[in-house]
Amino acid sequence: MPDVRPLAADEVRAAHTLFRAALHRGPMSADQWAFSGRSFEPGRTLGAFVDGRMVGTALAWSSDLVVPGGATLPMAAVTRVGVRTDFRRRGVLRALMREQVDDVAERGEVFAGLHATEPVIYGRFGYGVGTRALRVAARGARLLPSVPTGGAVRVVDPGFPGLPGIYDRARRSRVGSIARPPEWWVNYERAWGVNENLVVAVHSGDDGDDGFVAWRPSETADPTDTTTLAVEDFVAATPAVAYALWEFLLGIDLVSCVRAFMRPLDESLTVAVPDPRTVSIEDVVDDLWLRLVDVPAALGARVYGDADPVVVEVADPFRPGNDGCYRITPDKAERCDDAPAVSVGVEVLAMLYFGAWSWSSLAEAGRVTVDDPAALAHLDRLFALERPAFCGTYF
Ligand SMILES: CC(=O)SCCNC(=O)CCNC(=O)[C@H](O)C(C)(C)COP(=O)(O)OP(=O)(O)OC[C@H]1O[C@@H](n2cnc3c(N)ncnc32)[C@H](O)[C@@H]1OP(=O)(O)O
Repeated sequence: MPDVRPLAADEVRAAHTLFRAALHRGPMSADQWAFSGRSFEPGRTLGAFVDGRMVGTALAWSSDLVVPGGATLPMAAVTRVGVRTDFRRRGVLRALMREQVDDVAERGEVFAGLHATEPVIYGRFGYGVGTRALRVAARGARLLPSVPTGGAVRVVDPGFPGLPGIYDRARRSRVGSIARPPEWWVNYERAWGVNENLVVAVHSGDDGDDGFVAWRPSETADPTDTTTLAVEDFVAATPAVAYALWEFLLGIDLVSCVRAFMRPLDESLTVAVPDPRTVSIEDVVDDLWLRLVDVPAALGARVYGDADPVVVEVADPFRPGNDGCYRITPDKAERCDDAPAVSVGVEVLAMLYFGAWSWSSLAEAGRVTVDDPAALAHLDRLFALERPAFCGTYF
């Protein structure tokens, strides 16, 4: 078993190089590191050591998560997980996950969340797909004149200091969104500081700045070739702001395709254009992988729809303190000793928590064990959301 411990400040560069190598990337240059060295929250980068040598790493940032009903609960944003190629499949990741989830719980964080490189890895540690997103590509699209837009759009430096404030104001209305810690914003500072080709445009309306997009144009050898814009960050306080930003993107010259890799499920760009074939929904992708670290607190913090109460049994082999039965009613959710109507693993509960799937559909797929089939319709109503949850922050 490797030894796992938090890294000191002078060890995080080696950890970052290890992580990048796990993704087949070379080390950062000194210029890049001058920025990225500030993207580590003190005490939250773990290293796994075998015979004194670092062989794996994982970090977390202190964040929070908006749950149904609008409460905001602490969440650990987990990222930069990597194990040396020559130490794989020997339990290094498992040891890192063990240490990390225990630390998250000790800090009183109710959730952990991540974006997964490979979907098969994290279910065993209690993570499930909590929110989903659309991957959208627009080619030659223009908005219909009837689409509500308005306001003004201006291009700013990626280091524009107003971006975090715009994000914080915009995200409050969206269940599933997370706080972006200062360490996350270092990505923008680095893009600006080392002249990466990241372009940022800010929208302002009657109440000031209320949205922005950030994209990277594909480089073309011939300057007369058209370009693809890869939109990697898209923040809008309202649907009208989002459409105004789309209008701006679709009007940029010498562009053959605008591709946004994470948009909310309820954004309907396809019906906002005269020719729906100019907009492709290329994929429905997993967005936030969610881990209910403290199941009683997570279930107790969200609101529920109107339906009969149901008793749900939860199994959490990686964190058995969460095991047990929970009675879920329109008013509250709490532990109980009653017989369950359904049973789920905690990773499946994560898929249901934000209504990314319905209980009925996961039961049909064999992911929910059902003792009382009548309970499924009640659970579908209890967990349903008016608007799909969406994280929209890649980390
Ligand atoms: C949140 C993020 O940062 S996502 C980025 C994740 N990092 C990467 O993808 C970088 C490249 N990959 C790696 O560095 C490593 O392969 C890791 C981190 C994915 C896995 O590390 P390992 O130390 O090999 O994992 P470990 O040996 O602890 O395996 C734990 C379990 O996961 C399984 N597992 C691990 N990786 C994979 C995989 N890629 N595919 C399928 N199963 C896997 C193991 O078989 C094992 O299964 P078990 O529970 O049945 O025993």
